[in-house]
Amino acid sequence: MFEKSTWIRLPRNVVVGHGVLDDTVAAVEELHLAGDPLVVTSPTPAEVAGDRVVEAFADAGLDPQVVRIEEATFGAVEDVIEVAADGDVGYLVGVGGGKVIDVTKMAAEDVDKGFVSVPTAASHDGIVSARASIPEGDTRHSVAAEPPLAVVADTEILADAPWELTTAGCADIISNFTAVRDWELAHRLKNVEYHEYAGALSRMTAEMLVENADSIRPELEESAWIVTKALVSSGVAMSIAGSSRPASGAEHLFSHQLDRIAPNPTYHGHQVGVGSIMTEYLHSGPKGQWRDIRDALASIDAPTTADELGLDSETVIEALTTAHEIRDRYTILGDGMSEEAAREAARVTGVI
Ligand SMILES: NC(=O)C1=CN([C@@H]2O[C@H](COP(=O)(O)OP(=O)(O)OC[C@H]3O[C@@H](n4cnc5c(N)ncnc54)[C@H](OP(=O)(O)O)[C@@H]3O)[C@@H](O)[C@H]2O)C=CC1
Ligand SMILES: O=C(CO)COP(=O)(O)O
Ligand SMILES: [Zn+2]
Repeated sequence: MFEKSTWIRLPRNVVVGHGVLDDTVAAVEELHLAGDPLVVTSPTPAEVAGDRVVEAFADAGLDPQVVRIEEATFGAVEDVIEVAADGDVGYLVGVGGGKVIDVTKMAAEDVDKGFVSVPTAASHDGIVSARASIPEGDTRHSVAAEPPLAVVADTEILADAPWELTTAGCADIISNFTAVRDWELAHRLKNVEYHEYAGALSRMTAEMLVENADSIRPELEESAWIVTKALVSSGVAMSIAGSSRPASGAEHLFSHQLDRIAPNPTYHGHQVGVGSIMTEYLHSGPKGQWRDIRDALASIDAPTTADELGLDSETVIEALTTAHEIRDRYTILGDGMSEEAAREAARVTGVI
């Protein structure tokens, strides 16, 4: 008997464009949720968007509660849960960067209430996904969380955010090329379940971003539009797959390892981008497409070397040789690279 089943949890309303922050209340009302909103935000996002969202809910006759967080920690998640558990709170609205979005979706999952994502930075595809990533000590927990019922992405605000946040979002998308390669490899070698549609969508998203790279420029609102659409599409691919596989392979393991061992880890997207150059080299060899990945990253101002990430060579080698230990996810790193091979990959690709 055929007993397979699958759940694909997608946002119902995705509102992207100039000034759409003012449509937040309408986008939420259309979901027919009961109760009052709990708006979670952090200092800068509150100034650029959070306070306006709170005001708009109050003007609509609701009684919004507000929690401001400083960091993405389990303590911050607990603080949000405490308020979110209140019977009057019907749903949670995260207004901020990845930090706020992750904390809000984790709290929403815990109290079993709806989550609305209002990103103020197009910095990675977590703004649409059902996963959260919370650092703890020298490790990082990537956990299942509540996917957004609605996403409201105001390109006017996103284009005004620091340019590095946008280039980090672009690099996170470009890394889909190697993530899908790793997924296909794991399917062939380890019989890991592969979803053709999610894989194709993820790859196409990266292709479209690269094709539009000329229009991705600082202070150009169209850039925020292109990147946000790609982040939504990548998030949808993850929802279809029911895992982050379409958007997270060995290049992500490398970045997660840097978050643990680097003295000053930098933006997630920038780290995975550099990782992607090297893992593409491992997949396709010295004459392969790693130059295309490097050039695509360079064309949107994203880092392509250890130096530009603020890393020394030895940290890169340590991250490459130990990244396979991060989680049980088969990738081109297999059961680990030798130090010599890691040095060669990083050297040939110009990362070190
Ligand atoms: N769920 C997932 O799949 C993933 C989650 N992550 C997580 O996401 C977080 C990183 O996300 P990221 O967005 O880079 O970081 P943050 O949310 O920390 O935002 C980066 C900085 O930008 C500020 N900021 C946000 N929006 C604006 C704006 N519009 N204008 C000016 N400044 C702004 C923030 O201010 P302030 O300090 O006031 O908030 C913060 O100082 C980490 O916690 C990481 O673990 C990373 C990758 C994937
Ligand atoms: O960053 C992600 C996808 O771009 C999520 O990946 P992880 O599952 O590795 O945290
Ligand atoms: Zn990522």
